[in-house]
Amino acid sequence: MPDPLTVTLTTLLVASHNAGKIAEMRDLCGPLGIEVTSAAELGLPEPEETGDTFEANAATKALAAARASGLIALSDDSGLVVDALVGAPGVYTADWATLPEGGRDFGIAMQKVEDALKARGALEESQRTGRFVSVLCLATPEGDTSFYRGEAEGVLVWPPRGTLGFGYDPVFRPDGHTRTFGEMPAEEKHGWKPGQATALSHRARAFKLFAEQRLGVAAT
Ligand SMILES: O=P(O)(O)OP(=O)(O)OP(=O)(O)OC[C@H]1O[C@@H](n2cnc3c(O)ncnc32)[C@H](O)[C@@H]1O
Ligand SMILES: [Mg+2]
Repeated sequence: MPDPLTVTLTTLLVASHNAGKIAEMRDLCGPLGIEVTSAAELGLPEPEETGDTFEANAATKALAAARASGLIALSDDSGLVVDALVGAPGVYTADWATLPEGGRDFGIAMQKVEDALKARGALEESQRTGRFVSVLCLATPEGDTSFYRGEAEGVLVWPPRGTLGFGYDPVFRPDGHTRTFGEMPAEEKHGWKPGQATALSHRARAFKLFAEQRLGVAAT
C-alpha cells in the first residue's frame, strides 16, 4: 500500500507571485517530472501576510491558493535572518524592500540591512552572520497542511556582488563559499535532484525534505 502521506503530482501549483522563487521551484520540480504552474500565472489574488512566523505566512499562502483553485498547492515563505539585528528582517524581509509608492527595490533593501549592521558596529565578518530561511507549506483544498524548513548559513557582505538570482542574493555569501548567491549560477545556488545528498540554498534544502517526505523520493 502506498504511504498515505505520499502524494502523486504531475502538476504542482506554486502558491507564489515571486518570479525568482517560481523559477527555482520549476528547476527543482523538473527532474521529478512535475510541471509547475503558479498563483501568479493563474491570476490568483495575493493574500495578506499578517503572521509573525514563516510557518504562519506559508500556511496563509498555500491555503489561499489551494482553496481558490481546488488544487494541492505548495507555498514558500522565506527571509533573511541576521544575528546582529536580532533576527531582522526575518518575516519582514519583503517589507524592507517595499516602496511607499508600491513596488519593491532590493538595492534599497540591501542598503537598509547594511546601514543597520553599521549602526550596530558590525563590521567584522564574525559579527555579520545570518541565514536564509525557507518554509514550504503543502496545502490541500480541504485544509490539510504540512511544513518543510530549510536554512542556509552565511555572512552578509558589502558591497553587493553579482547579478544572478534575485532579492538579497548579492549580499549573502553562504558558508564554505567565496562567491555570493548573486554570483552563483542557478544550478549551484538551488540545484538539487533525487539521489543528491546535499543542497546549498535554503529553498533547495526545504524542497529536498518535501520530496523525500511527501513525494516518495528515497532519502539520502
Ligand atoms: O510571498 P510570495 O508571493 O511567495 O513572494 P515574496 O517575494 O513576497 O516572498 P516572501 O513573502 O516569502 O518574502 C521573502 C523575501 O525574502 C527574499 N528572499 C527569499 N528567498 C530568497 C533568495 O533565495 N534569494 C534572495 N532573496 C530571497 C525575497 O526577495 C523576499 O523579499
Ligand atoms: Mg510575500
